[in-house]
Amino acid sequence: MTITHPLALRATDVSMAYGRDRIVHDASIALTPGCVTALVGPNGSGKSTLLRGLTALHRPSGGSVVFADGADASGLGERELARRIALLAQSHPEPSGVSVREVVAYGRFAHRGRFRTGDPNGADVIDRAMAATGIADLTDQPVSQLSGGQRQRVWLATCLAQQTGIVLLDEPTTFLDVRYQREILEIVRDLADDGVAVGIVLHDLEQAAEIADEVVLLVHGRIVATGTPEQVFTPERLTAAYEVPIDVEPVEDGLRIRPQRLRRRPAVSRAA
Ligand SMILES: Nc1ncnc2c1ncn2[C@@H]1O[C@H](COP(=O)(O)OP(=O)(O)OP(=O)(O)O)[C@@H](O)[C@H]1O
Repeated sequence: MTITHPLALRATDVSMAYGRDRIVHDASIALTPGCVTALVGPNGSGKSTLLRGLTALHRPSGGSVVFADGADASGLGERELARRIALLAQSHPEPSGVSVREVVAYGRFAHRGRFRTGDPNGADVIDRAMAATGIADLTDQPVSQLSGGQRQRVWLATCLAQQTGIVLLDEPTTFLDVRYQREILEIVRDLADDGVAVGIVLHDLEQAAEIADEVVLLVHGRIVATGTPEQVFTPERLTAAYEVPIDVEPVEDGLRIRPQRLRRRPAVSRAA
């Protein structure tokens, strides 16, 4: 396939392992400025592992991850990587005695000098990241006293404050109520519309169909399909991937994707 857009990052034949267990096999994926690429697939299929491989946080055991300027991720130090790529991971440290604003300020570490100098725009960027994620009124609260959804938004703000051209998000809507799920998806879309290359792991296939330009379907650590949501999300492919019959129906703003009812169970609450 010829890709005509400029690339932000290209992973080629990436393999990932934990010890001797190979989890991701020869995965090739391209992230493009202005595009949302959604990684989907069943539990345990290797989505988070592949995402971490793209950040070089977990070094691939094979293949390469190369940025648009030709730099190989494996050759870059932590600060240089943090200037290029931000990752919202599935789990986070739980710092105690640290305020929301202090956590969001972590996102600026690669922009600051050794003695926390040289980042004249930092305060403004932090303010904007907090406003975009709806946490401005939590600024002095200790992070340890927040709800799961509030915390998720704090870590997302930290990623935004990093101001990178590539943003990777691992299930960013987890813990969020419907309003904040919607807001996060809109932030993700806005990021891409501003030219950021976004990679996102999503379990909700309808959400993926709605916001992604490209979808990558992983099954048992292998990419089995890449393309637009309409190309990838066919009933046959999803049924095979998730091992449950899945219906797909085009609707006005995307796709309606529903697993069929498996079987009728006897009512458990009714007295015999
Ligand atoms: N730190 C680890 N050490 C060893 N094995 C791991 C580790 N993390 C994940 N695995 C294994 O790697 C496989 C893929 O896990 P991964 O979290 O990448 O999948 P996933 O598709 O993101 O799953 P989910 O949808 O459940 O979040 C699983 O079999 C998991 O048990």
